[in-house]
Parts: sequence; C-alpha cells; structure tokens
Amino acid sequence: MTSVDYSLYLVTDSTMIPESSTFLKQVEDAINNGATLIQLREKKLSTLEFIERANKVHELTKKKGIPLIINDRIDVALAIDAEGVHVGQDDMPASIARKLLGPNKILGVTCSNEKEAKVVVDEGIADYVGLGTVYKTNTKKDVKDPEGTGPIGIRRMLQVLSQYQKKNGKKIYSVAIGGINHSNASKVLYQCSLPDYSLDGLAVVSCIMANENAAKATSDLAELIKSKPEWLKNISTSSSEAKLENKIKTLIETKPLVHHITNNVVKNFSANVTLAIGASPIMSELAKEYEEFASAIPSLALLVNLGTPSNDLMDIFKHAIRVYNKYGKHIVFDPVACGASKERLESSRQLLNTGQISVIKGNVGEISSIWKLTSTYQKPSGDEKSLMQGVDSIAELSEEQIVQIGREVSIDFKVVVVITGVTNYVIEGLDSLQKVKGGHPLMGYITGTGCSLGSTIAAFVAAKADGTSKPTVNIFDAAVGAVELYNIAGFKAGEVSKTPGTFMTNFIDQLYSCTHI
Ligand SMILES: Nc1ncnc2c1ncn2[C@@H]1O[C@H](COP(=O)(O)OP(=O)(O)OP(=O)(O)O)[C@@H](O)[C@H]1O
Ligand SMILES: Cc1ncsc1CCO
Repeated sequence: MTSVDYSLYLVTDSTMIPESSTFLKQVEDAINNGATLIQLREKKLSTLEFIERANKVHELTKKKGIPLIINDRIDVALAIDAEGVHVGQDDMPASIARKLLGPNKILGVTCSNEKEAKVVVDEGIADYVGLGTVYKTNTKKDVKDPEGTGPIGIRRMLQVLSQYQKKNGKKIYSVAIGGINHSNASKVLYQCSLPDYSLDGLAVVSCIMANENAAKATSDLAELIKSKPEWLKNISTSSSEAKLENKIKTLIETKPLVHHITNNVVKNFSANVTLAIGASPIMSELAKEYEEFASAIPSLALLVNLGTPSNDLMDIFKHAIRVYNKYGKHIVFDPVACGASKERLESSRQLLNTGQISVIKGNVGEISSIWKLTSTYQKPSGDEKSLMQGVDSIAELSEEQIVQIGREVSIDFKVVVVITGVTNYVIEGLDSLQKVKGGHPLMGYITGTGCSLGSTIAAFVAAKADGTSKPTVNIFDAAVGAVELYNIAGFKAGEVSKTPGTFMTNFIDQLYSCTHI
C-alpha cells in the first residue's frame, strides 16, 4: 500500500462513547472530519461481533478512501480484507504477522523504548511504528513507564528510525500515541522531532471517541496538527541591533514580572536581584493562581528551579509548565544539582517531558547531566565519573566538549542553553554561540549567584529585551544580555569587595547601578 497519510490516526475504544452518540457515529464523524487512518481496537468482543463491527467500519472508511487497521486480530483483518494490522509487544510477533498478511498489507508495531525500536528496524518488516505512551493515560493501564516515555523517549526512538533510514534508504513511518489531545497536540509534534526526522502523525483515542462532538473534535485536532505551538508565534531570529544598552532600556521600560518557583536557599537573594535590575519578582507555589498570572500578565516569564525539590513541588512545577505553555509564556529551567543524584536527573527528565522550555541554564555539571537525556548521548560502557558534588560542578571538560554538549542539548530540547562558570557559554543550535567572561571569583562564594542569573535571564526574556524594538523576542539575544549584565555587575562589585559578605551587597548595588544610573 503506498502513500498512507498517518497525520491523524484514530484508535477506537467502544468503552468511552458518550450517551448521546453511538460507536459508529463517533467513527463516522471522525472519518468525515479529518481522521486519516482508523484502527479498530476491540478487546472484549467475540470473534463474530468483532467481524460484524469491522465490516461496518470498513464500509465507512472505504467510502472515504481511508485505510482501516485492525488491532491485534490478524484473523479478523484477513476475514474482512482490512488494509492492515497493528500489533503490540505482547501480541503476535511482527515477523509472523507479516507472513500471514502477505507483503501488501500495512503492518504497524508498538514501541515503548529504544530497544523495541531497534528490534523493529532490525526486522525491517513494519510499515509504521506507534511510539508511546507519550504521556500517562487512562486508556491503557499496562504501560511500561508510568510517567510515559515523553518527548525525550520519543526522540530517542526517532533517532533509531532516522539511522535506519540513512543506512537503508527505507522509511518506517511513525506516530506518537498516549495522552495526546487538543491541549498538547501541536506541542507533541514540535517536541517529538529531530532536526532531520519528524513524526508522521499523532494517534488519539479519548479526545475523539469520548467527545460529545466528535466531528468538531476531529476537525479542530486536524487544524492543530497543522498549526504552530503558542510559544513559537512570537520568536524571532538573532539581530545585529542587539546591543546591551538597548536591552537594558527595554528591560527597565517594561518592568517584567518573573514568577519564581525556586529553592528555599535563594528566594530572598533572587527576589533582590530581580528588583535590582528593574524587574518584579513573585515567588509562588500556589498552583491555582498560575492560570490567572499566565493569562493576564503580558510581560511575564516563569523560572523553574529544581534546587530544593519535593514530591509536592514536582506536581506544582508540572502544572506551572503546562499553564505557561498554554499561554505561550517563556520558561527558564535551572536543573540545580541534577547530576548529584539519579532522582534529580529523573525529576529533570519528567519536567522536560512535561512541556516546552525556552532556556536551560546550569553549570557544566548540570548541563552535562541533562545531555544524558538527549537522543544524541552515547551511553558509555564503563563506570562514569561523577559530574557534580552537591550543587557544584566538578566536571572536567575542554571548551570544545562543553560547547558540543551545549549544542546537543540545545538541538534536542529546542532551547537556548546557558552554561555558567568562569566563562559562560550561551548556545543555540549549531550556529549561535556567545562566550561571556567577566564576573569575579567571589561570585563562587555566594550561594545562589547561578540561581539568580536564572531570574535575570527570565526577566530579559519576559521583557523581550533582545536589543530590538520588535514585538517578537529573540531568546538567544535576550539571554546573552542577561549574562553580560550579570557579569559586568559581578566584575565591578568584585573590584570594590574583598570578602563574600560585602561582595553580596556590592553586587546588588552594581546590578542596580548598571541598569538605573
Ligand atoms: N571564578 C569566577 N570568575 C568569574 N565569574 C564567576 C566565577 N565563578 C562564578 N562566576 C559567575 O557567577 C555566575 C554563576 O555561575 P556559577 O557557575 O557559579 O553558578 P552555579 O554553580 O549554578 O551557582 P549556584 O549553585 O550558587 O547558584 C556566572 O555568571 C559566572 O560567570
Ligand atoms: C545549596 C543549595 N542546595 C540546594 S539549592 C542550593 C542553592 C544553590 O544552588
């Protein structure tokens, strides 16, 4: 079968039909309003009932020229001459399914991790793979990863498919599945992509099958699949006008608000830094007010700082990321000490899987640890050297290695990366790199200088302080401005301080002087 459109793949579920409708009506509405592929998934029907239902659905799909895929039951697929079959990891092995189906039917296989994706490409007999679950869902309870594979897991599987295509010149198509709905569809497509390889579609269940208006649900979803996610709509490319003085002017004129969900150690210092540079801080862990902030305040960004995590805070972080993404507001993520324990790296993975971040800022140890979550990271065979001691980086890497790591993190997560240290590196993709030196050794003796740089970056991004007066923001230029201001103030404060205590007050004073006087 040639040229299948995988873009909006409906997987049926007859257990969630609204009272006002019927199973067949839901499927017909989907078919007539943009579904491009239907998979009939029935776990409880007898063989006879399954065949009867499959025949009815097949009549509808044939009218529209849409392929019908049968879940698991090859006998049913053959009985009704369906266009294909989908098998899960616990169903009939793909190789046997292919033998029974012959070469011309569509064969799909579910993959939940890289290992399963590698088996599929080694066999080379599937037409497409269903990658997931992306997010945890009520539809399927027996998922391998209770949090879902998330965009990070999907990208790793795409990497396997991409390498297969490069080597063999043959494409295995892919759709993501699991917890996808109207609120996250365009985000999933954006996040689940590599520079040269993307998903071919999204598979959904409840957002159509359980919807009172399946026709509208389908056409809306088809529209979302074609559209850009919210936060991409006002981002521009780097500009030659990008001068620090212009950025500071915009910052002061805009007086943005930085919503901090940050650690208990630095709250006060970060609030003072934010005020000193002419922005406003608010520290809030009250999840219920986030929707009000994000929907109403124009110059606003969120800082997510992992410094003192807890289970409750993880839920709050995730809620905040979803809400800020919904309103297209930018998020700066500081994965504090994520290399210090497996649990912190796992927390970072979950947060990066929850939504789209605009800037990841960390020291070398932190960014090198985040790098382990990318699809480009090669797992070492032997023991790994620790990258962090508590919140401090002890990674020993050359500049070339640091920049390469930053680039891979930037490309994989589609973020601007800021790597701090004696030299700071601001990185976006392969082309944008700005090194910022300055600062002062005493900055290393004050807890929270890294964290409060996060506040400063968030303020610049929220104010669109990128050196231009355009209504869009260039995140890279804004981040460079923040790092430059911070290090100039640090250098000046260092010139008039001998010890950390006085340095701290002088630093706040210099941040104020550099922006206000
Ligand atoms: N020895 C140094 N010389 C010059 N600048 C420094 C030095 N140490 C730190 N800085 C500056 O301090 C800022 C914070 O960087 P650092 O790498 O110390 O963050 P961090 O480890 O995350 O800190 P924290 O965990 O205390 O928040 C950066 O802008 C950096 O340039
Ligand atoms: C010391 C410390 N511990 C957790 S967060 C933090 C502040 C600096 O990162």
